[in-house]
Amino acid sequence: MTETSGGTGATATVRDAGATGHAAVRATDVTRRHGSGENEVLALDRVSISVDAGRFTMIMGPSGSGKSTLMHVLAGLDSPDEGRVFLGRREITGMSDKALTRLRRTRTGFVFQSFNLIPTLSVRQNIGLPAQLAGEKLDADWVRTVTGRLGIAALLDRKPHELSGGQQQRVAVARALVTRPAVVFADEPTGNLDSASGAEVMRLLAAAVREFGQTVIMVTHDPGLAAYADRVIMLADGRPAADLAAPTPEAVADTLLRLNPGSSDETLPFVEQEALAR
Ligand SMILES: Nc1ncnc2c1ncn2[C@@H]1O[C@H](COP(=O)(O)OP(=O)(O)OP(=O)(O)O)[C@@H](O)[C@H]1O
Repeated sequence: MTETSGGTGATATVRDAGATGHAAVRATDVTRRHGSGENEVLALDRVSISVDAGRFTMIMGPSGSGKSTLMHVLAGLDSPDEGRVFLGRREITGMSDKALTRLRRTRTGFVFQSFNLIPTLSVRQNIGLPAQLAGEKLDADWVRTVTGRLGIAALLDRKPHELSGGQQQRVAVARALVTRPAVVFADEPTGNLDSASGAEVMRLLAAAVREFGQTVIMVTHDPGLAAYADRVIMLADGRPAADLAAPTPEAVADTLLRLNPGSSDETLPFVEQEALAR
């Protein structure tokens, strides 16, 4: 991993995202269709949303409501058919692939359900990879702060297969944070973890928001995780259907049931006791 010391320092917040109140990501009138002809699906139907910097925002909704499509469009991994997307003040719609790839590597971080670590690289190398690919140097003090806070400082020379699932996901969170991205996108980050490891990863993502001023946008099915969020945007049929501030698991579960009345308790994810107790 390439690092420099004496940069902006370990106490610095993330780039452009330390202050709350301004939009970290914005979408206006975004439409996205998948497939064609009679198989065409309107995954996003003129969606306009704005996500504040320095907040933990979750995207929820029934299966097929457009959550993944929205996250991919906001993160610049997919392009809308119509509408505009802004990352901070920069419009990403219409950007060249090259410019978009560079922007993604430096301005966004990703945490996936399946960790997505490179098996042949050490933890240290995995954490440094996005910066290395972007030709950027990491701030050594900041890397020490992040790896210490995530409890992986002693694991830096291990390979991913020498770690538990929870440890691997903490490495993925570190990889997402060390470039000080404007936004971290997390797609079902606890989906492959047992509930204790999942709760630990959620606490660390929430700490990244509260302690580092990070902006996190997360897709999840699990209403029990809502208590970690400042806001839940609920989608139904490709449109925002509810917007909950300071959400509780009960309010989210009620809203999901209202939007998806056919679902039974069996199809609703397990509500974690710990999140309920918070
Ligand atoms: N590549 C694709 N080709 C065709 N249809 C697609 C494609 N990707 C998604 N869709 C459809 O678009 C709609 C929205 O899908 P999306 O994956 O965004 O929903 P989701 O809310 O994330 O679903 P889930 O909770 O089941 O993961 C669904 O009807 C889905 O079947």
